[in-house]
Amino acid sequence: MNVVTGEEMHQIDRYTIEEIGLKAELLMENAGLAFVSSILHLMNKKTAKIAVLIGVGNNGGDGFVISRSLLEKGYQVDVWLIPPVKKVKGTARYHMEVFKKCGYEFTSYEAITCEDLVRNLKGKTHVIDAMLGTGLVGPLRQPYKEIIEQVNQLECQIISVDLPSGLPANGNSCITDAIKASRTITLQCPKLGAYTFPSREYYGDLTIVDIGIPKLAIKQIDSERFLWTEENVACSLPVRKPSSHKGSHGKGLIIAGSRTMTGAPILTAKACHRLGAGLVTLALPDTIINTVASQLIESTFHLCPSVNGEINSLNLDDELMNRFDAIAVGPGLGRNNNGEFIETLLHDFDKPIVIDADGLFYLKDFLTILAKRKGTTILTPHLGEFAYLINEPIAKVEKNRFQVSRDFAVKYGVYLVLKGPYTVVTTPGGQQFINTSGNPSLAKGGSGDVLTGMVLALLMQQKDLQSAISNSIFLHGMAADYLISHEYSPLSVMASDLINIMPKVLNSIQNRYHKYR
Ligand SMILES: NC(=O)C1=CN([C@@H]2O[C@H](COP(=O)(O)OP(=O)(O)OC[C@H]3O[C@@H](n4cnc5c(N)ncnc54)[C@H](O)[C@@H]3O)[C@@H](O)[C@H]2O)[C@@H](O)CC1
Ligand SMILES: Nc1ncnc2c1ncn2[C@@H]1O[C@H](COP(=O)(O)OP(=O)(O)O)[C@@H](O)[C@H]1O
Ligand SMILES: [K+]
Repeated sequence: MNVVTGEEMHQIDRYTIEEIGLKAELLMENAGLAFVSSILHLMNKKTAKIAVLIGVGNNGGDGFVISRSLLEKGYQVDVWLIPPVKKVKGTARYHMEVFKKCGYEFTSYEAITCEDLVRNLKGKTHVIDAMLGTGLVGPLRQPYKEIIEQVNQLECQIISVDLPSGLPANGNSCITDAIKASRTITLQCPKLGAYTFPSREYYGDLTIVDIGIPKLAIKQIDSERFLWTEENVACSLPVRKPSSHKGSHGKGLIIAGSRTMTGAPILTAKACHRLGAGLVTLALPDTIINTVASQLIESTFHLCPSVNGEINSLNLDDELMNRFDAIAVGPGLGRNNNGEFIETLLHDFDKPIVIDADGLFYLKDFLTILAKRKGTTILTPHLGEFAYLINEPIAKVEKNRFQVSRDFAVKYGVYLVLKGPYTVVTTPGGQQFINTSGNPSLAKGGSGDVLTGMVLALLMQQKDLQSAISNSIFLHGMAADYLISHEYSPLSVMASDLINIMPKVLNSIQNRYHKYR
C-alpha cells in the first residue's frame, strides 16, 4: 500500500477524475459512505449525539455526505458549516445542495458565536471533524483556530475525516493547532504525516478506507513509500524445502559482546536461531566465553583477543571469514576500542553485513569505505545512533526521517533501517517501507539486539533483501503485539520474551494466511 504526500494525493485524485473519468461527486460519495461504514460500530443509534463540523473545501464536502448518510440511517446529527455558505464551491457545493434537497438542515457558523457552538458540542457523544484535509496551507487561520482549540477540550470521541484538521499531511512542518482526534479515518492512501512524530499523536487510532480510486491512478505518481503489512509478510516468508539441510539456511557470524555486555550476544544469537538460521557462530571477547556459552547450547563460538574486556581484533583469516554467508556486528561490543575490525570487515567480506549498535558508533570513521563497498550493507540505527552517524541533532532527524534516511541510503548504497515506532527501511535505490507492527513495550534495552539476530537469520534465507529485512522487523513488532494481547502488560515485556514467543507468532501468521503458502 502506498503512503503519499498531500501533493501526491491531489495528483491521484486529479488523474482519477480527469484521465479516468470517475466523477468527483462519486468519489466524494464513496469517501463519505466508506467513512460512515467504518465508524457505525462505534455509535449506538439510541444514545449517540453526533455533531459534524464542515469546512470550506472537499474535506467539508465529505462532511455533507457523512451527515446525510448518518441522518438517513436515523442517527441524531447536528451539522455546522464553518465558512460562509457562499464560499462553498465545486464538488462540496454539489453535496451541500444534495444534503439540503434531501430535507436536511445545517447551522451556519456565521450566524452564531464560538460560545454557542461550544455549548452545543458539550452535549455530544461524537464530533466528526470534516473541516480541513490535504488542502491545508500555512498556519491555521480563524475561525478554525478558535474552534479547534475548543474542540480539543471536549471529552467526547472526535473522529477526523482523512486527517485531523490543521495537521499538515506530510508531517514535517511545525504543528501549531490541530484537532487531537480519538480516531482518524483516512481516505484511500495513508498520508506521510501518519508515520511521523509528533504528527502521528494527533491521529488517534488510524483506519484506512478504500474509496474506489483505481490502482492505475495510484501507480501514476510513482511513489516510493509503502506500508509493509502482515499480508506482505505472509506472502514472502521463506518456506523450507523437504530436501533442505542446515547449510541451505545460512551460516551466520555474530560479532558481539564485551565484559560488561554479555546479554546482547545471547539475545542476538537466540533470535537468529529462532528465525531459522542454519548455523550461528558467535565471535566474542575470549574473556566472556564461559558466561555466554553456558546460556547458548545451539551456537558455536569463535574467540577474539580482547583488551579491557572488548574485542581487539577478529582473528579471522579470509578463508575462515568467507565460510559465512552473512555477518552481524555490533550488539554490546562496547566503545573503548578503535573499531579497526569493522574496517577489516568492510574491506574483506563481500557478502551481506548487518551493522548495529556499537558497530554503528565505529562505522562513523569508515564512511568513505562504506560508500565504496561492493557487498550489501544493512545498518540498523535508532534515531540517536543515526543522528550521531550523520552529525545532526536528533530532533532534526525525527522531523525529516523519511528524507534524511533516503539521502543516506542512496548516498552510501546501503539498506538503512531507521528504528523506532513505524521503523522505516530504505533500500539503496531509495524505496521506503514503513513497518506497521509493534508497540511501546519494545522501548526497552535488548529489543534491538533481538532484531539484529532476526535480520541476520532472514537475510540468509530470502533472496529479496528488502522483504527479508522488513519481514524481520514486522515479526519483531508482531511478537510484542502478540504478548500484550495475550495477558502481558506493556511494562513487563522483555527482550527474551520476544524470542520465546516467536514460534507462536510464526504459526499464527502461517495459519492465518495458509492460502499464500
Ligand atoms: N476529488 C477529490 O479531490 C477528493 C477529495 N477528498 C477530500 O478532499 C480533501 C482535500 O480537499 P481540498 O483540496 O478542497 O482541501 P481542504 O478540504 O483541506 O480545504 C482547503 C481549503 O481550506 C482553506 N484553508 C487552507 N489552509 C488553511 C489554513 N491554514 N487555515 C484556514 N483555512 C485554510 C482554504 O480555503 C482551502 O481552499 C481531502 O482531505 C479529502 O477529505 C475526498 O472527497 C475524496 C475525493
Ligand atoms: N515506542 C515504540 N513503538 C514501537 N517500537 C518501538 C518503540 N520503541 C522502540 N521500538 C523498537 O524496539 C527496538 C529498539 O531497538 P534499540 O533502540 O536498538 O534497542 P537496544 O539497543 O536497547 O537493543 C527497535 O526495533 C524499535 O523499532
Ligand atoms: K479533517
